[in-house]
Formats: sequence, structure tokens, C-alpha cells
Amino acid sequence: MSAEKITGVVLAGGMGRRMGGVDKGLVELDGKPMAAHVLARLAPQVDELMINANQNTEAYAAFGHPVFGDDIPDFAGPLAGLHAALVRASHPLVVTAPCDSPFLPADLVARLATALHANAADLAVAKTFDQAHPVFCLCRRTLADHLHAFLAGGGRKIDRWYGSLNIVEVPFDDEEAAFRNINTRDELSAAASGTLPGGRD
Ligand SMILES: Nc1nc2c(ncn2[C@@H]2O[C@H](COP(=O)(O)OP(=O)(O)OP(=O)(O)O)[C@@H](O)[C@H]2O)c(=O)[nH]1
Ligand SMILES: [Mg+2]
Repeated sequence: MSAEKITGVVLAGGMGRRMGGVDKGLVELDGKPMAAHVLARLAPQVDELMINANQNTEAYAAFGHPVFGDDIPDFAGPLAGLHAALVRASHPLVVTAPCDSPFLPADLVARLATALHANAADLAVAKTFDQAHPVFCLCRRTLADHLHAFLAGGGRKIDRWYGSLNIVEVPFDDEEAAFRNINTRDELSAAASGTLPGGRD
């Protein structure tokens, strides 16, 4: 792990429309909320852990980590959650993981940090083959003002913000299944039974 300390943030601020408008992080997989799966995988990889959620704050607080919502209203997307995280993090680096990817790699943070430092990048982001996984990123806290300006100017698209930065894409081709992403009820049942391929972002 890098000498610079890292704050981990579980992004659970979405509306879960493809699952019928539920709070996806609280939906259970194998008897445990999906956010709890993600927290358990991320906890050993970071020095501080927080949760970004815009609804059901008390339920998220029960996981035992600080919970905060977006500063920008009306579900502006994952960048709003990342911005709120950057301004609250205690540590110089912030890593994000979405609440709906319960199998995330155990070496996610180590590999992102190695690449970030080796390339002197502002942000490291995971990919498998040619599929980007933009909500799995490790980001310098000093980007908070830059991101704020992007959001204040109406920017919402994560790829467009990344396009303005010095980023490094980190291949996880050997761990493709770990990025399995659960957006619908069908994908949830498939993940529980472990029989069907998972969904994409
Ligand atoms: N903070 C914050 N996070 C968001 C927002 N919208 C999506 N996210 C997060 O971004 C990640 C990827 O989002 P999606 O898979 O599209 O989740 P979602 O938006 O809840 O689901 P859909 O409504 O079906 O698209 C998840 O971790 C979401 O919680 C938002 O407005 N604010
Ligand atoms: Mg969405």
C-alpha cells in the first residue's frame, strides 16, 4: 500500500431506477445489504471508510462509518458523490467503489495506488479489457476544486471530467468477474444463485 493514506468511499447515492427505484445499497444479496458486502471488501484496503448516500441515512449509519449526502442537489450523478467525498476525506487520496458491485477486487486499492504513483497521475481508474469502470477510481483530494468548477458549470459526465485530467487506466483483466455490477432484479437473483453472467455498468 502507498505511503499516502487513503480514504475509501462507498457510493450509494443513486436512485436505483433499473431496480424499480429502490436504494440499491440496502438491497440484500445472500442475506446482507449490498453496501455491507462492499464495505467488508474495502475496509482492509483503506485507512478510513465513509459512505455517500442521499436516502435512508440512518440505515447506512448503522454500518458504523460516517455517512454524507451530495452537496449538489437532485441526484447529479456519481461525480456529485465523489465531490462530497473529496471535501470530507481525512486523507490525501480517495478511492471510490459503487454500492452495487459486491465482489470488488481484494487488491483494487493496491493496484490503483501503484499505478497512480508510477505515472504521477491525478486519478487512477479501473478497466477490464476495453470496458471502463469509472466509479472504481483513486483520486487526489486536491482535485476537489477542479471537480467543483466542472459541476458548477453543469458538467455531469464522469468520462468528460476524466478527459480533462492526468489519469491512468489500470487493467484488471485477470479479475473481470470482480467488477460484476447489479442493476436489476434479474441480475440480483443471478448473482445470488451464481448461475448467470452479471450485468454491466
Ligand atoms: N452520490 C451520488 N451517487 C450516485 C448518483 N447516481 C448514481 N450514483 C452512484 O453511482 C454508481 C453507479 O450508478 P448506477 O449503477 O447507475 O446506480 P443508480 O443511478 O442508483 O441506478 P439507476 O437509476 O438504475 O441508473 C452507484 O454507486 C450509484 O450509487 C447520484 O446522483 N449521487
Ligand atoms: Mg445511474
